[in-house]
Amino acid sequence: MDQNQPTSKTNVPDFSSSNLQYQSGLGNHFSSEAIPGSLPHQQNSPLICPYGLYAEQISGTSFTTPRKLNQRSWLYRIKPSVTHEPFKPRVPSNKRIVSEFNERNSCVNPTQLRWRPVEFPEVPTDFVDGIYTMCGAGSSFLRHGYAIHMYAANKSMEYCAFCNADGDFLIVPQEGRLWIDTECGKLQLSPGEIGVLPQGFRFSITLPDGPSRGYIAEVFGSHYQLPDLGPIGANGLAASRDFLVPTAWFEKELRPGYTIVQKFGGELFTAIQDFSPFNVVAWHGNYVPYKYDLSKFCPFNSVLVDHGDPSINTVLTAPTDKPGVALLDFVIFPPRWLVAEHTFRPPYYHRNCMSEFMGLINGSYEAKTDGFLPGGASLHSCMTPHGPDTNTFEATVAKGENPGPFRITDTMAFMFESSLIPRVCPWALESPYMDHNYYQCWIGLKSHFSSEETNYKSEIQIKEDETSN
Ligand SMILES: O=C(O)Cc1cc(O)ccc1O
Ligand SMILES: [Fe+2]
Repeated sequence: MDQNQPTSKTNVPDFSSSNLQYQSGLGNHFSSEAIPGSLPHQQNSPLICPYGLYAEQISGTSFTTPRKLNQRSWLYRIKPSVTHEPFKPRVPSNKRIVSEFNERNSCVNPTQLRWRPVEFPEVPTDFVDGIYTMCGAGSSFLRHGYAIHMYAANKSMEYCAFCNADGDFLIVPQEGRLWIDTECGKLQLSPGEIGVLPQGFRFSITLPDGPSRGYIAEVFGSHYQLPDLGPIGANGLAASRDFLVPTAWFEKELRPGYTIVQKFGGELFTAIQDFSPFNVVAWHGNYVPYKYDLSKFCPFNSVLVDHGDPSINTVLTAPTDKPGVALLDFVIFPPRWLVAEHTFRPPYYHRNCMSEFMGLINGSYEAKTDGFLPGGASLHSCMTPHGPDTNTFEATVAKGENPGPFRITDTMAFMFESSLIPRVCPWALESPYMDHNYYQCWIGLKSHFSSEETNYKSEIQIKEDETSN
């Protein structure tokens, strides 16, 4: 079980996977040491570090970023990261990863798109090879944009760590746990939790359950943070203390032939070294990997009339420089009570200047009775109309004006929402999992218009009116 630890606690390394300790908080300055006394306390870069460790800084923002946004950590390691052979293009590469979206590698498509869940690979495939980009915008080189990936894998990474030089990964596992070794320590992610692996951190993923599948929102040139709460006040939605950060853990053994796979401009490079990159004995700072259990989210909702905008369910946001305009919002649709009176309670029909990529972790989604399945995905781009399917509309209206409080249970859908318009990768458009009949889910929406009677009445209401007259 996760145990929240005070941020300054010293931890004796615990190598068993089932008894991990975490520190709690988001945006804190953390510190952790796997051997008591291994963290320098008076300064960051002593001439000789305790235990003969090397000091190394990892910067997630420019040195001169304003203090409240500045992110960096100091790692005290057995050998510095630089101790490796030159990077070489990885063979085989993963040609389905994109980090710069243009007319040569991706398409524009305003159609409502939906994909069925993919099957797990038949050949051994680790997390790195299992990633495939669905869509995205902008460029990792220009430090502005995002990529939405999905992954399907069945094999643990062995003697191999991944390092994403392009952006931050927000990973949403849908099936199968991910045990992630990071330079700050171990993180265990289960479906229902999310993990953030910031740009530049090395990590290696073990799949304790075998086949694993999920979603990734990668942001270039921005970092995830908690949304402002505005009039909600000081509490609600995702709480800082529910974010969990690893505690220091290290491997000191020689590991000849250890491979670092570096994603740089969407291309993969490898470098060989003779030790594990997880050789950090102590560290401190505010640039860290972390995880969050979505069941801890404290949702707010409409308590009288109308359906609130989904921004009310924002877990994390990666901002642009424009106030209130997200590079990428991570929004969830968790179990909650619906109580609004004489209100169409499912999501309204709409067109949005923001683009919406959706996934489903478990259960079903309130706007779709079928076709949107756990592990599947949909994309409604800028100004593409969408909303509840015909069955949802008819079933909702049939319930009448005030169906009473209703609890949506056993579900977790989510949305990656961006102000940048995505281009879609060719393999996503040509995928055998593409639902070419998606549009059909709305085709059955009938006109209920009558110039005499302005209010639509369900069959049930019509019968009730007839009996009362
Ligand atoms: O399109 C969707 O299903 C996502 C969504 C949900 C909601 O409750 C309101 C608006 C919205 O875009
Ligand atoms: Fe929407």
